[in-house]
Amino acid sequence: MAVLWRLKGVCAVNALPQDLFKQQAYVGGEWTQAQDGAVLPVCNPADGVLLGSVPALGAAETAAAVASAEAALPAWRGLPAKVRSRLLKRWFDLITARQRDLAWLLTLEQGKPLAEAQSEIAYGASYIEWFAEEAKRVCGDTLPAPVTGQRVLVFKQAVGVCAAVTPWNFPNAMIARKAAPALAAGCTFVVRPASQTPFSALALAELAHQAGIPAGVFNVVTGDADTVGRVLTEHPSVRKFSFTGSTAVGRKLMAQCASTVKKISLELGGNAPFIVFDDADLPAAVAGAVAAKFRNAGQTCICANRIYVQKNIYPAFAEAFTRAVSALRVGKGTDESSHIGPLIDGKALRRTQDLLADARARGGRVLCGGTHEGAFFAPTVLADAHDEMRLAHEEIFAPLAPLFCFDGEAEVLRRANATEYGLAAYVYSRDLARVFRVSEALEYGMVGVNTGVISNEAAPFGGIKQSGIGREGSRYGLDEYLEIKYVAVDGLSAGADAGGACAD
Ligand SMILES: NC(=O)C1=CN([C@@H]2O[C@H](COP(=O)(O)OP(=O)(O)OC[C@H]3O[C@@H](n4cnc5c(N)ncnc54)[C@H](OP(=O)(O)O)[C@@H]3O)[C@@H](O)[C@H]2O)C=CC1
Ligand SMILES: O=C(O)[C@H](O)CS(=O)(=O)O
Repeated sequence: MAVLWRLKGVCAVNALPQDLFKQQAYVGGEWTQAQDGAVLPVCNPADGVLLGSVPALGAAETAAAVASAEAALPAWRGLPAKVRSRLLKRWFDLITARQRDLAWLLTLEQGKPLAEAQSEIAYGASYIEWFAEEAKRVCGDTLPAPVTGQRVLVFKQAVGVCAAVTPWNFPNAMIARKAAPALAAGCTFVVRPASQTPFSALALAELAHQAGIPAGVFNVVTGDADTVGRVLTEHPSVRKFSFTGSTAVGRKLMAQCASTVKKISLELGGNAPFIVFDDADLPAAVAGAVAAKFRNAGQTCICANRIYVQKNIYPAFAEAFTRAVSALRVGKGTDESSHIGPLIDGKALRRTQDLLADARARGGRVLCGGTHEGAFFAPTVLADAHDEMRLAHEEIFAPLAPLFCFDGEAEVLRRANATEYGLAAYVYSRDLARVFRVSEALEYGMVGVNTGVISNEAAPFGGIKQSGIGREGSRYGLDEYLEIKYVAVDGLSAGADAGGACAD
């Protein structure tokens, strides 16, 4: 049976250059199996076909990966920043050169349309390029000492061994967004990718290897989430832990990190309000809502989760938005004409169906979609949504767009902020004073004004409240992987005792 599995897997990915399709973990610069030979299957979410498998590493093997990162740390952080920068730039160049192959692999394991997968590869690579440049700009400080003859020096140094657990929805970019600043700062890195999408991470490891990034600096471990996760969150040598995923799991991992007081970054769930005022450019708002809602089939934490439309433009918006959504084509990601791929698994499909059923039972009206074929959920617009529905409070993570109606600014702000999440929000208005009032009043880490696309490497990506801690990308993203060291120097006054210096 296992042989058959592998045969089918090879058939499904035989279009790939085999140097990028890796079915082993990457630890200490070596490709490795689990000691007991255990493997985890990986399937294509579009049709359930087995693509291949990856090792199910255990706790001891995960600890060995941490040990590899620890052994590589002194030499890596001791390199001149310019050398680390060059190695990251070479990694960026190799990823960019293999963008199509990496996108094909990503689409096979995650399902998103090839065009989106290619964008994700470029998006992930943009973080590596950005932090290749930032590596050379880690600067300290000299501060005025309060006492004569003293100096206050501030050094910024690499945190040390870093670990990460990443999600299935951006299997390339979420790793690049963490590994790039870590390596730029002089840290070494161990990542556990989602069990459903490990191949993109392993392909990144292959290209890191080809770029000449030394053994032990970048490691990819695969295996049971809890087993591997416990080592990465509780191992005393890991000084920094970064996670992207659900708030529920983020809380658990944050608690596990407490035992060794790790520095943590968490990028968690969202419940983004998308607010359209009656003075907005309506066609632009419709296009922005489509972009913010249906990217990755709605499976991103910054997707528009609640679309609030001011009362007097609600019918016109609903009509135009439904027309645009109805034009979205659903299909396999490998079909270049597809706009919407499959949901990641059956659990996600059932959850989406439950959210829609609840909304319809509470008076919601389906304007288009509402059906599914296998894992493919049709892009759906639901009118007459209201705050008592489950989908007003839960992260939908599917191509389901509920339209809420509102009267005035104060009301919509109160409703938009009535959530434990605080990741992204969007507002469409051409009234400059209103744009500033609303942006400043929204309790979110990121606000898109007259745009539905806010992700880029130059921006500090992250949330507040229960959407996370810390920022990724931008110059702020590097600080997550640096420690500040204060050095007090005394005895510098002219003629001060030189501390035992020999007389002339
Ligand atoms: N903020 C974001 O970007 C994301 C938010 N989500 C939200 O989370 C919901 C559930 O999606 P899901 O993929 O299940 O998200 P999870 O948070 O469950 O998974 C994210 C990552 O965490 C891992 N993980 C899960 N449990 C543990 C654990 N106990 N210890 C260590 N690692 C663990 C997963 O591994 P494994 O794959 O093996 O389960 C995966 O790699 C989505 O519907 C969405 O609402 C999901 C993904 C991204
Ligand atoms: O745009 C992004 O970076 C994605 O939204 C990332 S995630 O937060 O959804 O994983």
